[in-house]
Amino acid sequence: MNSTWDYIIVGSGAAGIPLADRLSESGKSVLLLERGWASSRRYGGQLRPAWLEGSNLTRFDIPGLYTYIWANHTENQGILCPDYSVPASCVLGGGTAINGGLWWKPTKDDWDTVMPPGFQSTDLAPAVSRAFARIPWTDTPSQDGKLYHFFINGERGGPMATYLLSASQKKNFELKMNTTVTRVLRKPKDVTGVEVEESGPGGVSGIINLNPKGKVILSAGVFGTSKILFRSGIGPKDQLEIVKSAEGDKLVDEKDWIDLPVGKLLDDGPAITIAITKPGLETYDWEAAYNTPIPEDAKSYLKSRSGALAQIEPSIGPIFWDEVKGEDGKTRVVQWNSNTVNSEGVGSIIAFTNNLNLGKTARGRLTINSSLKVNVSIPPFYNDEGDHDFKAILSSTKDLVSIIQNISNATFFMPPPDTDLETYLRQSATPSPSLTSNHWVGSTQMRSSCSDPSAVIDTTTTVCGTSNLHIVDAGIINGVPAANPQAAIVSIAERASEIILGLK
Ligand SMILES: Cc1cc2nc3c(=O)[nH]c(=O)nc-3n(C[C@H](O)[C@H](O)[C@H](O)COP(=O)(O)OP(=O)(O)OC[C@H]3O[C@@H](n4cnc5c(N)ncnc54)[C@H](O)[C@@H]3O)c2cc1C
Repeated sequence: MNSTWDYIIVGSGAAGIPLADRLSESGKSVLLLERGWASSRRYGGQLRPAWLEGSNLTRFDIPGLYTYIWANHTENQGILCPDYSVPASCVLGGGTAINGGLWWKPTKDDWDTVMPPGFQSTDLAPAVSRAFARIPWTDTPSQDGKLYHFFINGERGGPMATYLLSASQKKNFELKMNTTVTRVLRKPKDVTGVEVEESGPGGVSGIINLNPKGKVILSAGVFGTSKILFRSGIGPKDQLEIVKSAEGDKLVDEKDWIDLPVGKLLDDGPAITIAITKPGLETYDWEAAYNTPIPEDAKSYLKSRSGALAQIEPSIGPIFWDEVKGEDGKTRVVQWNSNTVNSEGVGSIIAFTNNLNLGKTARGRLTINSSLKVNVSIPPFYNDEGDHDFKAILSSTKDLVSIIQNISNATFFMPPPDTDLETYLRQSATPSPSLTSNHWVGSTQMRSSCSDPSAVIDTTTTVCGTSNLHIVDAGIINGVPAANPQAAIVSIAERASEIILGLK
């Protein structure tokens, strides 16, 4: 690529797309780089089952095909990032191309308990309003008016269907897919551009430069941004030494390393499931729906975006929250999601899965290995002093069990009848990355000042020790919000765009 840019944004996910659109409104030139290929048909996406041939849809566009991402099929491997040890999407749209679409307005406490001044609820309020004006919410997406959720008009919405459409109409904006940023180029505190590698057809390799006073903004997600930072000589010394052993002189000279606690306060909400069986339960076969949907469902979807496939997950049931006050004085928010699913050898079950969210105290760590794979080396689950996180889950689960016991003909399947609840939960709470709810945050924490040893960025979103390198993605949210985080991430991108545009 020959051009130079005012803003280079790395990663087209929940944060990168809204940010690109907002920054391009300034008239300055904006390049959005994405390592993956097109997901939605709107941007040239191709991946879809045979029954969608002849339509203007890919698998990503149809809410009801979402759950297929959990199935162990080869095409999912081309969607999920191969160099992370936990699931994340590496196609256009990032997590927003494949996620469950749950879209909740962040609570006041989401900001006020974890974020510094400048990113508190009053500071964020206009940004949240703008996010919800661009991506409104509905509980009737199906065009037949029946109650399903979450996308308006029965097709996957979110940043790709809104912010990216308007960005794409601007002459000063360019999107380059199949282009992986390996590192930022810096001397040593001023970033001059990025080094890129072609990762698919139409991608580019080489160096892309910034204009004078330009900025690089990393929006590559918790794992992607951390990896780029490590490869740019920014992070804990032990991680940079691993990269040095893998990449030798490609890494900046040790005297220019910037020692920051990248990945050291990783957070996510752990998930544990209890489940019941009940005569007469029926499960929607979402896996079969991918290749061989129920003919009436496929017909009504293709004809009028109606019916089960208009809903993000045909089997999803009530979602509810519980607040538990701990002996340490902290309130922990437990989110419960229910689903009717098919359990092999048992048949249909109703699964109730908890996510321990806002207020939890356990934290973990992400690290890189010599193959440059990013791992969750310390899962941020149930490792807190005083065991308060576990006690909150135990208390909330006991309450739910006492309610479920009133359901006639219901039999507990998890925990099994011969295991008491506390023993079951204790066994399930053994820290492991597999407890993830895929709501990773907190790898690149924001603090009021870079003099704080936990700071990776300050409240201008600038990486400490640099003049023009920024981070705007889930990693800068200091702790898991009360609910699924994508609306908080879009809102934080809205807020960051105001701040970045105000910088010289
Ligand atoms: C299966 C699943 C279901 C989920 N369901 C929900 C839900 O229902 N509701 C909700 O609120 N949240 C949900 N989430 C979480 C949500 O999607 C994420 O929190 C959110 O997408 C994170 O936003 P982000 O901008 O930080 O990163 P991402 O959305 O992950 O975007 C990062 C982007 O950067 C790109 N990238 C990475 N490295 C590079 C590089 N080196 N060069 C160029 N590009 C790069 C990636 O390909 C990706 O497109 C779900 C997540 C998963 C995995």
